Formats: sequence, C-alpha cells, structure tokens
Amino acid sequence: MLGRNRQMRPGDNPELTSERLKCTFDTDILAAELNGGVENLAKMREIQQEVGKRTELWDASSPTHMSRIQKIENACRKLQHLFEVVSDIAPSDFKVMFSVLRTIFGIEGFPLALHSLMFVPTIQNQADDEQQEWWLMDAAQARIIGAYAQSELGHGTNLNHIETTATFDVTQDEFVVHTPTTTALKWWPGGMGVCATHVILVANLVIDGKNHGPHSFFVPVRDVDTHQPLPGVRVGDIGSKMGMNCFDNGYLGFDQFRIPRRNMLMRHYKVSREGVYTAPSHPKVGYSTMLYVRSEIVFHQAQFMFMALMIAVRYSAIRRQGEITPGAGEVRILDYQTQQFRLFPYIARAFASLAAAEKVQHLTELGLRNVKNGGNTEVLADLHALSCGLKSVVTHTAAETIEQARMACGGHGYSDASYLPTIYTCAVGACTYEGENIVLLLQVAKYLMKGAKAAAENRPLVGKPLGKHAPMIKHFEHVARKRIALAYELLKGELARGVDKEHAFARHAVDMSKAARAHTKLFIASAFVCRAEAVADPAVRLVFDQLVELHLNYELGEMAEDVLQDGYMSSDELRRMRQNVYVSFEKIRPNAVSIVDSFDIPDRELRSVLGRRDAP
Ligand SMILES: Cc1cc2nc3c(=O)[nH]c(=O)nc-3n(C[C@H](O)[C@H](O)[C@H](O)COP(=O)(O)OP(=O)(O)OC[C@H]3O[C@@H](n4cnc5c(N)ncnc54)[C@H](O)[C@@H]3O)c2cc1C
Repeated sequence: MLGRNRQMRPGDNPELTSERLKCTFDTDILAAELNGGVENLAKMREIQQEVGKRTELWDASSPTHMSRIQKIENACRKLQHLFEVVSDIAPSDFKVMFSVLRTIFGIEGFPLALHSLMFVPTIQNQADDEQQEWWLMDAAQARIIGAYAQSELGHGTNLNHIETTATFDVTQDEFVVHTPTTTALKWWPGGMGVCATHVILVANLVIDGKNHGPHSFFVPVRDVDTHQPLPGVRVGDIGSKMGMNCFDNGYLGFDQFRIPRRNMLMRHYKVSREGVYTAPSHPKVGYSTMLYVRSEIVFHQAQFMFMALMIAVRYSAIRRQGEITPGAGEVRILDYQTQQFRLFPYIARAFASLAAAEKVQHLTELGLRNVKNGGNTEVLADLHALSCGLKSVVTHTAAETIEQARMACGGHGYSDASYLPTIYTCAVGACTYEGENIVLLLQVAKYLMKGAKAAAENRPLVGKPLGKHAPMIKHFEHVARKRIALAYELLKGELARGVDKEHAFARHAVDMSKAARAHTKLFIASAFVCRAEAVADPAVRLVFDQLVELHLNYELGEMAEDVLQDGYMSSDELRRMRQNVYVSFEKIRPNAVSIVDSFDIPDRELRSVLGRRDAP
C-alpha cells in the first residue's frame, strides 16, 4: 500500500516536501489513532477551522510580549467570546475540547482551567445529587467561577497537617470556616487570584472538638455581582510564576466565615443536622477527583511531548549544519545519529505515554462508575497507585522530552518564538501540582510493599500482553519484580532489627521510589504493546510496531544495571538490544516528519515559528 502524507501542500519548503514524499503510511489514519478516532479527528479539524474564522478568538499580538495582567485580560476576553459561541462549537469529547482550548488559549491556559479541571469534577464526584442540582448548572454556565483550594502556605504534600478548620455549629446548622495562622493561608489555587467567586475548600472538619481530618466544602469567596471579597474572606493573587502566567494562582484566608452545613460535599462523607458524622466504607472514595485529574494530566503531558517533538523534528529536517562527507554539502541535522538519539526514543515515549493515558483513563472511568453504583471500592487503591505512578513518571518524561527537543533545535530552540520555552515552563508545573512527583512514587511504593509477597510469588504484575513483544515485557516484569523484592527485603531487614515501619521505609526511600518507577514503566510498556496490537491499518501498525520496538529496547537499555544483575541477561544480549535501538532509528528516519505531522496539531495551535507545517 502506498503511503500518503496529507499535510503536504504546494509551495511548502522543499526540504519538508522531500521528507513527506517518503511517507509509507496514511497520516490521516495515524492522526485518527492518536486523536481518539476518525470522528474525533474530524470534529477537531472542523472546530479548528471554525476558530480560525472567528477573529475575536485570536490573539491581537503575541502573548509572549504581553504583561501578566494583559495575558489574563486577553484570556478572559477570549473566554467571554468562547462562551458566546460555545453552543455552536462545543465538542462532547474532552480530547477535542483540549485541542480547541489549546488552539484558542495556547498552553499557558486560561483562568477558568481549574474551574473545569478540578472545581466541576469535584462537585460531580463528591457532592450528593441535591447539591449537584444546586451548584452544577451555575458552574457549567460560569455564573459562578470555581477554584480548588487545598494547599496551604505551610503544607502542600502533608495534607494531614493543613490548619484551616471548618467547625460545626449545631445551634445555627452552619460550619465556621477559619484560618488560624498565616501558614494556614491557602496558597497556589489556580483561578483564585482574581477570578474565582467560589472554591472547593479542603479544611479540617471539627465536630464537638473532634478533628475528623480534611474534608471538602463548597465556599463562596467573592460577591458574584461586584466580584469583591465577601466579609470575612481575604483573597488575592500570588504574583508571577515560572510559567502559566495566564493563570491567576491565589491565596485565601477566612476569619470565622460561616457557611451552611449542607455546603460540605456529602456524597461520601456526611454530617447530620444533629452533628453526627458518617464516613464511607472505603476512605479512598474521596480520591475520585484526584484519579480523574491525574489521568487527564498524563494525557495532557503526552500532548506537550507531541508539540515539542513536532517542532524539533520538523526543524531538524530543514536545518542543515556540518558535513559528513567533506565537500558533499551540509546535511540535515536529523540525519545525525546523535540527533535521532535525542528525538526518536522520545517520540516512542510520547506514544507510550499516550497509550498509558488512554488505558488509565479507561480503567478510571470503569472503576469510578463501578464505585458510584455501589461496586467494590478495593479497585480504588489499585487505581490510586496506578495514577500516582503514571503522573509521576510521565510528567518527568515530558520535562526530559521537551528539554531534549529544545536542545535539538540549538540556539533557536531557546527563543520564545520556538514556543519550546513556554511548553517547558508550563509542562514542568505538573511535576509538582496534583501530588509532588517523588511523594507520589513513595505512595506507589507503599502500595507495592503491601503486595510484595504476590510479586515474589511470580504472580503477573500487569495483565499479560500477548504477541511477539511478550518476551520483552517479561524483562520489564523481571526488573519491576526485582526492584520490588529488593525494597521489600530492605524493609523487612529494618523491621527485623526492631526499626518501626515508618523509619524503616524512610531509610530506603530511594530504593522504594525506584521500585515504584520500575513498576510504572512496566505498565507503560505493556499499555503501549497492547495499544499497538489494536491498530487495524497495516502500514500504521508497522509504524506503531517500530516505535514499540524502539521503546522496549531503549528503556531496557536504560535499565542496564537491573537486567545485568544476577546474570539475568548477558552483556551480549544487552549490547544487541542497544544495537537494535540504532536499527530502529534507520526504520523510523524516513517517516520521522510524517509521524510528527500525524500529531495533527495545526500551526495556530502549535504557535511555533520553528515548527510551522510549511517551514517557509
Ligand atoms: C503551577 C502550580 C499550580 C498549583 N495549583 C494548585 C491548586 O489549584 N490548588 C491547590 O490546592 N494547590 C495547587 N498547587 C500547590 C501544589 O499542589 C503543591 O505545591 C504541592 O502539593 C507540593 O506542596 P508544597 O509546595 O508545599 O511542597 P512540599 O510539600 O513542602 O514539598 C517540597 C519538597 O519536599 C520533598 N518532600 C515533601 N514531602 C516529602 C515526603 N513525605 N517524602 C519525601 N520528600 C518529601 C519533595 O521533594 C518536595 O518537592 C499548585 C502548585 C503549582 C506549582
């Protein structure tokens, strides 16, 4: 079957055209695979065209050169227009929506991002039916604007030590919300700096002097008409940040501020009129928003990798620098093996991350639906560990990918005009928010230690992928099993010496985090193999297979210490795997531009002078 690159147009830079003419597959078919199917892709393109026609949704000048306030105002201006036309163009699929939002706002986001990513989903997952009726419609129509206020100045990771309180006053049927110290100020919530009228507040629930720990409350903070802070509320902006400066991250404090009892989110946890507290059977049911959000973050990070790689690969195909054969003319930098080493394994990692994102989203949807309908809540612990591991590994990989892409573009990659600095500074925020990466890996490790016995008994750690890649997945499984077993042995040794559980774990935290990483990498590799097997078109399937092969060989090569240990693999085998990486480069090279073209990110959305489709 003849390949076809559908991005090729007359008048494009001939260097790119010659690359595109080498394409061995149909870029539209790969684009559909990467963008949620044929229908989604068509919808995405249709909406992008629609946005292209509506000049009010464009930036009057490049946001790079705007002040922070101008950026926020510009984003709000576009948001207002978007709300006016949203019924004409709104997609139902969130992947399409993400692409639309990225087209309109770029990746620096917009002040309502947390409203849709955290505020609304928390109400959907944690408010009871009556509460949803009260709040969801207003939230959906942005009559109220929400933020998610959990982190405090003094405590982000250690949620158990937050200081904000919500004390039940049985005489008035109200909670009294209070910020007792400066360190108890909520700090960081996105959208809270200037925009939010309401927040989901995470505060310690206190009844009759007993602290029941952090719970979620729906709290108004600004007047919806005047937008002024309500009496008893201190709220404002925390200033500019490394990136995402279209966002207004804020601070928030309360002085004995009263809210009705029914403003506590009561799908799972309840406080009755008499002040009787009821907790759900499984404490992790309250994690549902986190699960949902982390799975979205993984998906977004894969998209950031795609953007960076699209820019770097296209640029590398037109940039000529240096000669291999003296006098034969300068070569495209993409022809250097080192450049391929810098970019191709990351293309494979981006595909693998997307496959893992799709899988965890699917599992999360199934799990949450099941729990909502009264099903087994045990699955939440598995999903929690999975989402923590993936969020941590994929955000770290994305940061590495974008930085490699930037360096692959030389000095021009450092220019704001490449958009790579913006992509990087936005993407790396996710290494910290929604659970700091190291802390998340340690949570995965705790979960793994509980199941370490099963791992030692050779029970499969993930569902078995069938097919020709099964032996390679076994290597990943071996590494994960070994890492888990080592961490477990260290833990057991400490416990045998009389060290308490917490200190025993803390003394070996690095090995714990490595076990968690290895386990997550196994999940990612296995998800990628399964994803490739689901591709129907033979030419596109071949591209997937080549990237899977590269991914498996490259990742295992990175785990050399683990695979060589105890003679599991010989150094010859390892060398062969590393050689296979270069063999993969040769297979992938002719299609490199066509693969990144298939990410199907139009120029308006990519915002990169270096990565333009036509490379003028
Ligand atoms: C861009 C951005 C947006 C944000 N948006 C929001 C938002 O909308 N709402 C909200 O509530 N919060 C938000 N946050 C806050 C974010 O959730 C916290 O920054 C995060 O949870 C980390 O908490 P911390 O900053 O207090 O760091 P700390 O908890 O103080 O951690 C600092 C470092 O110490 C180490 N560390 C901490 N605890 C441990 C441990 N137990 N074991 C080992 N090492 C440890 C880690 O390496 C960590 O990096 C946002 C943050 C950023 C950067």
